[in-house]
Amino acid sequence: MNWDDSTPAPADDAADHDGRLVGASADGEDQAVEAALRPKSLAEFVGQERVREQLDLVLKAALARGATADHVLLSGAPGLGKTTLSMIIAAEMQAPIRITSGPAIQHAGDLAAILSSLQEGEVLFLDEIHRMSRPAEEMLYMAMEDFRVDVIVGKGPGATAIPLELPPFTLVGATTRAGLLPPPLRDRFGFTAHMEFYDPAELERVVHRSAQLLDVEIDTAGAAEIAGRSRGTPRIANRLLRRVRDYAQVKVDGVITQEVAAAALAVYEVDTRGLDRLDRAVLQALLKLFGGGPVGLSTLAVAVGEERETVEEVAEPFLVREGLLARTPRGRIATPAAWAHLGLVPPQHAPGAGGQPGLFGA
Ligand SMILES: Nc1ncnc2c1ncn2[C@@H]1O[C@H](COP(=O)(O)OP(=O)(O)OP(=O)(O)O)[C@@H](O)[C@H]1O
Repeated sequence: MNWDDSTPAPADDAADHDGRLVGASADGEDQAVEAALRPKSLAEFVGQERVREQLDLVLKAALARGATADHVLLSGAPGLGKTTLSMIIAAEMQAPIRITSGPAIQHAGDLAAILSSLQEGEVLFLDEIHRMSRPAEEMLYMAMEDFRVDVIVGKGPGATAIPLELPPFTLVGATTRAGLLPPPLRDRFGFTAHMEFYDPAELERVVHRSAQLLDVEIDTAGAAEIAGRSRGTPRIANRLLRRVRDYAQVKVDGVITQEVAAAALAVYEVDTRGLDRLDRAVLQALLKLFGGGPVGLSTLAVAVGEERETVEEVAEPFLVREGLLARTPRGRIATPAAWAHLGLVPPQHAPGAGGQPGLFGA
């Protein structure tokens, strides 16, 4: 494996600020341990059944033909296994892999340098492909389709295009926002896979597998407790496992049971649904100060002492996904599930309680 040296690969998803135990982007510690925890084959990769089955066919067929696999586009939220899957594709094809990212490719020349140094059959993993510069993107169209690029030499009227043949390669593009890809780029992928959030049973398997690799003893209920708080995301499950392991080592005999996992995650303020302090502060303000809304975003942000963007981009996406908060034209409203989750009784006028909506629009 080979990281392109200019690869900053910053997380582009504002919804995932580093430093949050339940943030989905990789932090420094994640990067250090993730290599050891990555499944190495499709058979080892947990969940995403359909994607695995389809990819298995694509790769086996290419191997049988002795051909390079079709280009693959992986879309889905951070931490769901796109990088892992790209490495598995290379491993299954017995091909080397080169890893870079859209933001690292600012000029077409950067891309030409990478493409021209690929070996035949190599997998090129391009993370955050939607953040590539336009000239690089246009060069990629031709490279993907014809395994050829035109390198422009010189400037102005004297500029000449020198065609450069490329060895056949497999591009694996990853994006958190498939909708942002221009159709000509999307159309050049032979196989597109959308990765879904994992269900708790799948995350439980991820936790068990990682615990084994980290040499941590955990029982079924302990793994289920961590899985349930991991927001559908293997990266978060692995991170919570590491924090629970610390607690188990310091406070008990090192063995993770349900009680140990629950006590550890209470210390880290990650609740039974995976909400952290910020998420709960937003919900609490919405329920206790504004009777469940509707309340305007700015008002809600002031009430929790956070920036508008923090509430909107960091806390809300997961609350909306969990069905605890809804964004309406009149403002934010809490759902009945939000009242139930915080153990509060909705007043008669609260949204979902059957009465009139509240008065906190704006
Ligand atoms: N299906 C899976 N089975 C087991 N572990 C997984 C699976 N998917 C992801 N993981 C683990 O989760 C961690 C994050 O995965 P990965 O880096 O592949 O996510 P990603 O989608 O590429 O994230 P990003 O978008 O931030 O680059 C890895 O350590 C990997 O071990």
